[in-house]
Amino acid sequence: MFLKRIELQGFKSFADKTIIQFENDITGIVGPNGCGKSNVNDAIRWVLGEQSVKSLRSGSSMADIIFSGSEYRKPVNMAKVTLVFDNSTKVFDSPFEEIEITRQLQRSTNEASYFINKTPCRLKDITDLVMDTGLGRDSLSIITQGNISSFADAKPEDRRLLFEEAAGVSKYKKRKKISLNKLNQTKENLDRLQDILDELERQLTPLSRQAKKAEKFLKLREELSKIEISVLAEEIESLNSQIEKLQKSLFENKTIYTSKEASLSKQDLDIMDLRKEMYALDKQINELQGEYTKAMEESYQLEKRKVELDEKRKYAMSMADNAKRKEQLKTLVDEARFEYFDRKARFDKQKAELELHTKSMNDLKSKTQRAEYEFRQSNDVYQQLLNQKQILENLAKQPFQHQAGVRAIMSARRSLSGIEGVISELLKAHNNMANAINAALGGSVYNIVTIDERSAREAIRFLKKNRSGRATFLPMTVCKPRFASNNQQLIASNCNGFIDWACNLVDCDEKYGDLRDRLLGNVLVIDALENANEAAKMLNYQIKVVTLDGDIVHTGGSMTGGITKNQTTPMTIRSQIESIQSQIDGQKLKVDTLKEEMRVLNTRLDDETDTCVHLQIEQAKLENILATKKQKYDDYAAELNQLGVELDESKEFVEDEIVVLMSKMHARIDEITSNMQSLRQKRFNKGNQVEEMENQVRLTRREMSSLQSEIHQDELKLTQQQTYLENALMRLNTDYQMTYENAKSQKEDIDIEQAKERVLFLRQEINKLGNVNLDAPKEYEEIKERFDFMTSQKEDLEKASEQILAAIDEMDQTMITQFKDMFDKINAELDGIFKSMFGGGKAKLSMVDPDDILNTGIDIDVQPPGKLVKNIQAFSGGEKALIAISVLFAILKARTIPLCIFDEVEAALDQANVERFAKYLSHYRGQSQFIVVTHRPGTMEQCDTLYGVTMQKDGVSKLLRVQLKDAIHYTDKEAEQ
Ligand SMILES: Nc1ncnc2c1ncn2[C@@H]1O[C@H](COP(=O)(O)OP(=O)(O)OP(=O)(O)O)[C@@H](O)[C@H]1O
Repeated sequence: MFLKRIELQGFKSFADKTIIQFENDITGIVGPNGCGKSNVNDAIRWVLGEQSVKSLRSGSSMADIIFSGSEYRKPVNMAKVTLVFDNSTKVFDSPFEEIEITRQLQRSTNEASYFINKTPCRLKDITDLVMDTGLGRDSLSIITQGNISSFADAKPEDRRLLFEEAAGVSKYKKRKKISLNKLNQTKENLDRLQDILDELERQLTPLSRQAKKAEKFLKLREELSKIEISVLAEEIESLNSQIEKLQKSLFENKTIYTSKEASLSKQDLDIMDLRKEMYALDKQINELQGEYTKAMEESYQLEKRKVELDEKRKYAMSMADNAKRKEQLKTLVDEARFEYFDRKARFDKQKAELELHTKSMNDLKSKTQRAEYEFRQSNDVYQQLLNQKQILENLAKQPFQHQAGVRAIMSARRSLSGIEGVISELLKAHNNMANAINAALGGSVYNIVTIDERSAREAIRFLKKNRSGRATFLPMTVCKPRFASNNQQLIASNCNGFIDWACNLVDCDEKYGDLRDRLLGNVLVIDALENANEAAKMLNYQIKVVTLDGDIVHTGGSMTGGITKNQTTPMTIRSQIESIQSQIDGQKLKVDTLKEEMRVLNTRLDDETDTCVHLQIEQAKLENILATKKQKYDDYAAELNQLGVELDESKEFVEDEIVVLMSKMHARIDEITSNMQSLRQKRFNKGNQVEEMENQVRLTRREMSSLQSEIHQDELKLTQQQTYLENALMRLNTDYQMTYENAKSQKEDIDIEQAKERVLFLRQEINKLGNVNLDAPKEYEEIKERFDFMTSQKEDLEKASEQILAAIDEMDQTMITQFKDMFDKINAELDGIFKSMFGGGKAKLSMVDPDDILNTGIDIDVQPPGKLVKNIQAFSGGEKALIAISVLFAILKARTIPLCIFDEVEAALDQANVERFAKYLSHYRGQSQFIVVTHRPGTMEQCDTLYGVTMQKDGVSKLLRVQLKDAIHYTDKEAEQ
């Protein structure tokens, strides 16, 4: 027998191990309803691979096929069914003579196990083994009452499945399905590959450009590094020597400055000493003045006494005789002459003195006038500067006159949080840099800095709410520094008129450093517009360049400048105020100096004028006295002449006491005057000396100031050079990982100027390249490799797809041929079998669409004897079952099926038809093995062996071999029930 044995344990109602042996062609399984007959059929289907719980008439999960227990029996944990086949006829494609297939399921783990000949295997191995043997879950070998009753009513397309099974095309169908799946998968893979290829191609084009750029960059950089090491070494050497020179010059200048400072304080001390001396002289002059007044008083008294004496003498002479008169007259003439010449000598002397002082006074007058003129001029300038400052200060009091929004925020800053201030106030431009910085900042000059975005939002809400205009806010949290690249910095520092990067030309609180560098880190300051254009060009117009005047060369090359360039912003105003203040300070010094000069000159002029006036008065007095003395002398001489006495002018002395006293007094006055004069001269000289020294002090101060600015310049230069040096050393370190000593030892003997030019050129070229992706060549290679690999894979897939298509074609052809052959064979058998079953009539199968054999549905045209009805739907249930059974028998004729299990297929037939059916079964003896589940005695009669299935109250099916009469008894009993 093909199926030799079934072993069941724990499967559905077969709780205990049950073995069913098959020894004959037709084995009947009988028993009352619900005893578990169909469970045998289910068990066979289960082992052959059934996966549908519904088809197995079980619960919701596969575990429901395990014996679930009854009132009297506990459930079991495992179901196991084994089918043992005889494979001597090689129904199965296996070298074994006997095939044992086992399926087992554990309740606890819901784990299924499969075995072929006790060897664990996969479910697929079992389905593959039984495929196209006629067995299998959807096969012809297991036919139920349901199959039979639904056959006639089935759609032609669903009916087709039975014929396919008979034709043995399932394996091709399955293979075709697999091939189609493969084809779909291949197509999907191809689509995916194509997507990837498209994506890779999209990446390849720019990457190839980037790779070329990177290669160019690397070439340039290699050349650059070769030259630049030498250039840097040279530069560092030169910077070191310049720094040394600057340090030396600074040291010398500072020494000179210190010595000048010392000499200045000495000069100040000397001036102080001279002033003290002048004061002492003034004191002495005053004392002499007192003495002079006293002497003059005494002289006046003497003159008075002399006049009285002379009157007395005149009277005595008029009373005396001629001889006496002559004698006395002679004495008087001598005295008068003495006095006259004495006064004349004094007068002449005084006159000369007066002339000298008048000249000096005139000199001083013109000096004073000149000083006054200079003072007025300087004072005018000073006042103008003060006025200008006043105007600027008024402007500074209204810094945001035209920026309503900024004004509103700054007025309300106390009630708002996180407002730091306006850029123009937070950044302070260095001296003379305000215009450049103002231009560099552009519109940002009025930006309001906030600590974060939230504060900016709050401020904007405030502006909206109060309708107070607009303002731009710069939250500090979003400000990231922005600097020019190393290349750009190097190129810029070599440009004519390079001042610095704008960020280095402002002061600010360190916390605004990022803000400053964000706004000014990549703006270049160049002295004038022409150089700015040149610099912008060298930097490939990638950098904004501004000039000291505030002209701008924007990135891209557009230019801004003209009469509105001196935009008055708080920054420029503040810088102008500072610049004016320094001018004011300088001018004030000048004005004060000129004022002091003027004061000194005026004092001296006053002194000199006093002296002149005094001398003039003295002259006038003396002139009168001289005239009187001359008159007196002439009168006495004439009188003496009348007396006939010759005038003797040789006598140079007189004996009169008063005259002598007077002469002495005059000599004393002269001496005092001369002393005074000499003291005045001394004082005058000291004054000149002070003036000279003050000039000298001014000169020294000027020298010191220029020295100071020279020192300042040198210090700036030194800082600059030191920065350059640091930069050069850093570049050596970061770009070439070298110390100066290394670089020096590697320095090549090249023309440094040419090398510098080359470095600059290379830097410019590198700069022109912009952002370079150094990984691009590698990335390009990788992606190219992937692209090529994918392309070859695509070609392979395309080939595979073609091969699958060819295989599908071949399978289709085979299926068409096999299906058609089988269809024809079945059709050929059907009519005869139909006639046997119905006792006449005719039946024929037809294809719904003969042009599409692969998919066509199958129709049945039948005509039972004596009936005209052709529509199969119109037949009775029994007729429909008999038609189906006829087709089934036709199939069994056309194709040998080693095992057929009929589960109550004849249930709907009447007694006569059951007998016809049962008898017809015998036609297949020796050809197929039948297991027939039945209630019908007619069928039982044809069975070689009968098994009875019983179920006691413990709900467990039991199996025993029964005799026909017992079996019929069963059915009788059942019929009675
Ligand atoms: N997992 C299970 N555990 C215990 N008993 C089960 C289980 N599954 C099904 N049964 C029992 O199997 C019986 C049904 O068996 P089956 O359908 O084979 O009967 P039958 O003999 O073919 O009946 P009929 O003649 O009416 O077609 C029922 O009594 C059912 O309770």
